Amino acid sequence: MSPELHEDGLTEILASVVEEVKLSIGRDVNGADVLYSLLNAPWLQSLLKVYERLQQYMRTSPSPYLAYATGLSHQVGGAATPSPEARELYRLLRDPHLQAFLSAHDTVARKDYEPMLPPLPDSLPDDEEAVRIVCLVKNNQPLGATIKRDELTGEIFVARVIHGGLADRSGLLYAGDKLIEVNGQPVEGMEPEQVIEILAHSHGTIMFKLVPMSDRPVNSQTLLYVRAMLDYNPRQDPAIPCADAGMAFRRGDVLEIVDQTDGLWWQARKMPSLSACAGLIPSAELLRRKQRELWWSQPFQPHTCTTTCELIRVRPSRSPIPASGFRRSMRLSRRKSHSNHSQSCYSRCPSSCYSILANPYEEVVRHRRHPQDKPRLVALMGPSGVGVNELRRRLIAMDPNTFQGPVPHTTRPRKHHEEWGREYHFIGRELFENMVYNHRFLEYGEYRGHLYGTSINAIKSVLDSGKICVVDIEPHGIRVVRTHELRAYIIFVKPPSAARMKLTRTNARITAAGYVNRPFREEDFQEIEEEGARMESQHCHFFDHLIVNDGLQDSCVQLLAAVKRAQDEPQWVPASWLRPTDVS
Ligand SMILES: Nc1ncnc2c1ncn2[C@@H]1O[C@H](COP(=O)(O)OP(=O)(O)OP(=O)(O)O)[C@@H](O)[C@H]1O
Repeated sequence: MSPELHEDGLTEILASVVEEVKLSIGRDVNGADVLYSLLNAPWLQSLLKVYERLQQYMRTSPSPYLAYATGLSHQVGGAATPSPEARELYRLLRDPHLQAFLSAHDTVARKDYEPMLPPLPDSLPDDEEAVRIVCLVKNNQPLGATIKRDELTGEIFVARVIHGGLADRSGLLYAGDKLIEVNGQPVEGMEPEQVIEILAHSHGTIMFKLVPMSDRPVNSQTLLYVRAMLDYNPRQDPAIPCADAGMAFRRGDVLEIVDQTDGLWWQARKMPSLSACAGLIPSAELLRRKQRELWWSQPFQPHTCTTTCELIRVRPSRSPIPASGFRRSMRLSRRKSHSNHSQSCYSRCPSSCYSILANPYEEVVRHRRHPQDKPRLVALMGPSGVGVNELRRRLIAMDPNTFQGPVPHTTRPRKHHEEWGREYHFIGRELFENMVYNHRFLEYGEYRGHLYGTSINAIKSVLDSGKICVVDIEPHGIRVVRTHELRAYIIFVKPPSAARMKLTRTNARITAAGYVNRPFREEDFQEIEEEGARMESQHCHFFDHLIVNDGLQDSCVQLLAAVKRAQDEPQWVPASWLRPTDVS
């Protein structure tokens, strides 16, 4: 940027850029929120104002009129018989503002900018610790630092400085600094709570006398983004060093980890974040430790500060429901199909809680699919009866050149009008079972003595053809589709309230494999609502998008928009998907 170009109005240009970036946040443009908070930072605004003033100054290149203007004011006062005008002038010149102004003029004229320091006393011992006085002006914000006590010496230290908080932005307080006094009160020997009490009751300026730590660590942290796999509430965590500095988060939240210096307590911000100040969260290692403690303290007791999922009740199946079967659409009934993963490893609470605590944060990156990349798989999930299949069917019917479902495999004999690979891939039972054994099915089931299944290869071949493959999945299918290979965009189809369903599902029917074909009953709506809430509470951290299937038309519009966004706009995806060595 050349100085001549923006010497005037740089702040105005910045203001219009900030406005533009703000609009980009609304459009969910990658990095817009980070840029917005940077451009909006008061320090940057102030720096630009200083820059503008300097530019103006350089243009006019003023030179001081006098080297010592203050002396002139003294001369006026020294006149022997001052006239009334001289007296008035003297009174004006003695005004503190004018005195300060003249003094500033003289400082500039003499280019005497260095502060005057008192000489060091001769009798200073060699091992004297350098003491620093730090004054911070406290506004409504917390100080943004925690303290700790050395139990052996009773000395009080700054334990950590919260990223982006008041202390951090001052650049004057560091983790490891030893506090000697706070507002004139010696703190050595005090309990940390007593020091916090002094700080809490301080208003305006807080003065710290401290011994700076000798070796300040160089902050070379790289930012890390993670998706939380559990809920966390610092208010319910007795282990947190300072609950006020803690940050609550929910499963599925994307967190920016700004500081991992402490192996147990990280500092993080929630994305998209406009707030500059970070909060404390337990590190992955700390959560794993909690998991080990839980493991040893069987029976399983959910920890109150971190919650993963509720215990699952085995739902009594709707009657009459076939042992396995197919809808008229010839897809596997979601009520009775199997998955290629053992159900117990994913949906029985203790084991899945443990596995979540073993990997409490999933590393994610913001990624936009390259137009030449294969499309992302779209996986719809929702409680049975909510309308997942209806939405999927309508989406494909809307644009069959863009959307397609995978062709299922079956062991039943081909009918005369059927073509291999069009209605089904017709294969022998042995091969089918071999594919089951090798986990090649997203789901499979048996109907009237024949096996049917949706294979991963069938999904891949739709994606390879450049079409967007649309499937519906059960919770146990999440693991199968959330891979480097399929990169599924998971949409949760949430039921509206039972009362709304009763109004909107007057013509809807429950159908399954010819066994069931009847209108919905009151208890069905209740069951769908409950099942939806249960699914959401257990798996929400894997949902990329959520649609409440109230009005069918509106849901279709939302679905189309979400699918388009999934393909064209940047999304948070697991970092492992983009690592070339990681093949899942
Ligand atoms: N928003 C809606 N408004 C009215 N009717 C709907 C709506 N969504 C779906 N339906 C109807 O509800 C019935 C059940 O839908 P669908 O078969 O898609 O359920 P599903 O979620 O796939 O359940 P399952 O897997 O058990 O078959 C169908 O008759 C469908 O037309």
